[in-house]
Amino acid sequence: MDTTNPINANARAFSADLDIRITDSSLRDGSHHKRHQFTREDIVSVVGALDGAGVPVIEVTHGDGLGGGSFNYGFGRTNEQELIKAAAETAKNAKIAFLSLPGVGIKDDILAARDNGGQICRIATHCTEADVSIQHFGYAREIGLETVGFLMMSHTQPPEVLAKQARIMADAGCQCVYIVDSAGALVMEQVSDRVSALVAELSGDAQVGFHGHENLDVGVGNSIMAIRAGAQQIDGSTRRFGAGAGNTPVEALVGVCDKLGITTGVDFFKMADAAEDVVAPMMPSECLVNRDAMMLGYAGCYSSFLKHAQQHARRYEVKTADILLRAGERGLIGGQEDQLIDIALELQREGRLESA
Ligand SMILES: C[C@H](O)CC(=O)C(=O)O
Ligand SMILES: [Mn+2]
Repeated sequence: MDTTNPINANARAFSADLDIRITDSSLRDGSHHKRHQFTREDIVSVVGALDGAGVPVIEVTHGDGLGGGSFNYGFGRTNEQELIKAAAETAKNAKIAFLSLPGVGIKDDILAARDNGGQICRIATHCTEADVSIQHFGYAREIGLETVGFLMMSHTQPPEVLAKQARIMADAGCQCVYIVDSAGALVMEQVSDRVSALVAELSGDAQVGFHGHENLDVGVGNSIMAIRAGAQQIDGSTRRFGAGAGNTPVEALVGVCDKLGITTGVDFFKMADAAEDVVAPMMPSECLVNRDAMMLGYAGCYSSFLKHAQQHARRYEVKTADILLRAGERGLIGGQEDQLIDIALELQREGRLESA
């Protein structure tokens, strides 16, 4: 990256030779799209391809993090610790990351993930609840893990509020705090303003990252805005394999970074092959910017609500888009999946039916 260019002025090098570090979340965020049905074989083939393309970090967990398999979120097909172990055994160079939500994943899950080869512990909280992550960061660092913090649903708060929350995470031992656009609701300067606020607040105490969703089709553009504002870690998913319309497509992001002179260490051509030949065939369907997914972004609704809303819409014969819009209006956040059923019943009572 040309740091003499004013547009990159805030950027700091991630390491001696790379400008940013990419984390591929296909095997964690993609779990939502696959209704948590990953097999060991899926993990081995995807990790093999991504590791071969030079992706430095690959995240593997139930979509809702360690311990996410439940009636509320949906049960996983394969024990997630087995998936983490398979990933760690397959990767030659990539580090394996795992996600944990305080109150869902517990200490023992984090320890087991480390013992199974996980090296990066990502702790996710709603963006006003960073205080619930303090013990988790302390514990993760104590047992030798690298740490990342997720401020989920970051579109709901202004930059200064997010910066204070990021400070709580950094002081607790978090080494990189992410602006997480869980709803794919942020566009352009809304991303860079938030990233800049965190960069200013953390000023070297921790890095800043960005996790985008494609619901409004601007994942790559938003990620570049984040990088130009100083983000050093960027998430994406191969072939967008993630919740809602999916995540920032890693293969396209790498291509755009190549053209902008932003070094990622990832091979664009190998990523294009991995996306086409390995990841696409194992996806239940392509992640599309369709009506339902756009509602998520437009209404600011949590992307992982999509599959739940589709299921309830079928059952109660109402429209998925109506459920998502109302969930966005109500400001529902992760963990409140059960309220989508209430909304579906409410729409049914109001006669707002699919057929109407
Ligand atoms: C648990 C969520 O799926 C985390 C995430 O990827 C997001 O909020 O976005
Ligand atoms: Mn996500």
